[in-house]
Amino acid sequence: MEIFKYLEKYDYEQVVFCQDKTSGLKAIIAIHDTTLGPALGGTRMWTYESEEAAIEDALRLAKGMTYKNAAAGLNLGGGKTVIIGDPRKDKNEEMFRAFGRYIQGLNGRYITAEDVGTTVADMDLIHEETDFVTGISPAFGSSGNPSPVTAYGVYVGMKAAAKEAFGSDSLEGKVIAIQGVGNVAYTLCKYLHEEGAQLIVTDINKEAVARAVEDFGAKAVDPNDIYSVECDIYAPCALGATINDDTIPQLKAKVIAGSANNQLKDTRHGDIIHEMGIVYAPDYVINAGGVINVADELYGYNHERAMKKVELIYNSIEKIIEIAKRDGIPTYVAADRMAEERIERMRNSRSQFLRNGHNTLSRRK
Ligand SMILES: NC(=O)C1=CN([C@@H]2O[C@H](COP(=O)(O)OP(=O)(O)OC[C@H]3O[C@@H](n4cnc5c(N)ncnc54)[C@H](O)[C@@H]3O)[C@@H](O)[C@H]2O)C=CC1
Ligand SMILES: CC(C)CC(=O)C(=O)O
Repeated sequence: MEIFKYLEKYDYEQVVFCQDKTSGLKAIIAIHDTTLGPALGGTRMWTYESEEAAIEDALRLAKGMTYKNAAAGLNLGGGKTVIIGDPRKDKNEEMFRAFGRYIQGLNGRYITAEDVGTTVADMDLIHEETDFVTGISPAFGSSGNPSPVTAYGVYVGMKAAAKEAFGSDSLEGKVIAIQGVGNVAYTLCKYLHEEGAQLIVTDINKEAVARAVEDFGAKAVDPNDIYSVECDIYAPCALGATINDDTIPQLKAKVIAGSANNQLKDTRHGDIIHEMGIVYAPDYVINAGGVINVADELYGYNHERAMKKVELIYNSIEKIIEIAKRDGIPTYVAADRMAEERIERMRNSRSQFLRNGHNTLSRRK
């Protein structure tokens, strides 16, 4: 990858490589755009095939956060971190504290939270070194684990998409194929099961599958079979790029609605599913519940207030589907336009000089 060419093409602001030999920390903090405010996005810990794959993931995820935060109406920009390593084997206290010091060094340009492979306990370690971290233990007045709230947002967003595809937002009796039953999808399964949906699940982690089968009567399938199962809704809740040339021809679902980030391998895959008449709930709109929840900490966390905002994901999905139908465009394009227009409006409205947050004349003493 020619990194500066890539940064220029998608207008990234900053990429920070963090290395700490003692703890084994190898992290990439990508800050995409801070027009709306400090970049907020989680930290993912994953075993990447190559350093290039890790950089690419950090960059793609950071850009996704710019769009997610803008579309959710948050005054936050987009950033994300990936830590290279196996979250089951390679974590240690020093690693997250070293990482916390790197975040502190950015002086508030980047605020972190959980993502795949990281936990509230990891965030608490980061918090030993910096205040620029959310999703820490509720004992600190924080919002805790964002995953259950993300799940609630996905649930309401899925209902809005189902209304378009099936004429009703009830999920009772609907067959829903869920890929990855980790932190978010476990709670999502709970909501869906309570509403009377039939669940088909898969995961590379056998224990996660067993739990969903036991707790929700889900049917389990092999990871490669999840795309082709007979179902009404496909919910990608593992990693990204699962909507691609190989999987699209296998899909039977009329709706795609799940928590995974960057579900479309490429934008053209969004065009293909649109032409097939599949209702696609854009990933960064439907999965914004977690970031809406942690962002509420910046105002002094209030769970009820956060949940009310998350509930509005239903309306956002409805609105995006309406715009897409009105303008004859795929839903991912409608969502991108909504996010880009807000960033542009705010960029233009900030043309006035402003010092220390107060629009007053300052005089030298
Ligand atoms: N946790 C949160 O609040 C948010 C999460 N997301 C996204 O939602 C997705 C899930 O997040 P979490 O539940 O937090 O992560 P998680 O790590 O708890 O769950 C992901 C699950 O997917 C499984 N998995 C990985 N590759 C798989 C494959 N090829 N086939 C089947 N299963 C596979 C893993 O074994 C794991 O159980 C991720 O893409 C994440 O970025 C997005 C917004 C917020
Ligand atoms: C997990 C969230 C709190 C933030 C994030 O990184 C995301 O929404 O993907």
